[in-house]
Amino acid sequence: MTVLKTARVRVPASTANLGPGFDTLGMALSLYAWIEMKEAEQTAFHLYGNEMNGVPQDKTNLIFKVAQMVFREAGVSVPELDISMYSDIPLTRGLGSSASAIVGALVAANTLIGSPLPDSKLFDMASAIEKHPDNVGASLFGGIITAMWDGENARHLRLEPDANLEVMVVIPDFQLSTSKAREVLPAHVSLKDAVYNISHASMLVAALASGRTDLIAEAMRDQLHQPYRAALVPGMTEILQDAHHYGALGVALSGAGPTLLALTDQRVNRKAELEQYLTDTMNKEGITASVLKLRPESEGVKVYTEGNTLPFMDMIKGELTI
Ligand SMILES: Nc1ncnc2c1ncn2[C@@H]1O[C@H](COP(=O)(O)OP(=O)(O)O)[C@@H](O)[C@H]1O
Ligand SMILES: N[C@@H](CCOP(=O)(O)O)C(=O)O
Repeated sequence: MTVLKTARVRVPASTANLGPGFDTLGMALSLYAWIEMKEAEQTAFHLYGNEMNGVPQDKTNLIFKVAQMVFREAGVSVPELDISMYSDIPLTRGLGSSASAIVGALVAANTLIGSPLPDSKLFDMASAIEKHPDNVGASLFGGIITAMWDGENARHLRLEPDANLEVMVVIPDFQLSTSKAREVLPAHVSLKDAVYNISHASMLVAALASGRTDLIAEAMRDQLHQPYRAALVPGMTEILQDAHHYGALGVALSGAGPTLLALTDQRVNRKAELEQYLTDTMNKEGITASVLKLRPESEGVKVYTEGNTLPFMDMIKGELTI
């Protein structure tokens, strides 16, 4: 199998669950990480940007480990890699940094060896590594995805986000790992809560698919995970309850948190009011937080053609969104 000289990819951040679609719904966001991967004589890492602080620079790095899984699956040996990465996706905040690293590594490694593995296989592998298919599906396929995963095979359907849909996220200045935010969830839920979530998640998908933005606020409500996670995120209960009074179409914990996500309509000019409300509510709880105004990203992970010979960081500088 031919190994290409260089593989470069851009991978979007994602928000998982969208409220009631726990481990099921995901949406790609206009916030990105870039990865370059080359075969090398000795493994080396070049990590750029504040979001890469503390990320391991040896073979324990997630990108390196995931790339080796691709090579093993394809029956190829590429033991040493030169990996560059720049990311604007905050780590451990509920914006899918681990999913974007996994998807970026899978696609870059697969590209490097001539793309022997189909996207469906990469999605199965990504879901098995991340342990839920929602973020990885969104980063891989873009748009809004609804996903199923049986522990082995992952399936998805993709919805094109409404052209008027925008996203505002409020990112608290503390980290909350997904594993910690899963530990607080109960092992069993009542039939009443299960029915509540099935009805709301189904309504949300139908509302997003048919442009019924008037139904989003109610349909984004959840009983499966947000009530348990609220204690971990000061200000969350109030924001989930009241953000729609300040111009949000709907609001949810982004993934496992601590970021909160509000969907907005670009035709409604209340963004300054919503931003103020979100930061004020966090500040009132003693939490410093920053707001990003994003869009749903329609395109999933993007592979650059090999002919792109600009130095890695020069290529990225032309594309930065924040
Ligand atoms: N580019 C990366 N390289 C290596 N590890 C990463 C990278 N991005 C994320 N990770 C790992 O993923 C962890 C965050 O995952 P998680 O707790 O699921 O939060 P989230 O995915 O919401 O940001 C980080 O602490 C780090 O261990
Ligand atoms: N469905 C998962 C999503 C975790 O997303 P992350 O962006 O916080 O990693 C969950 O809710 O645990």
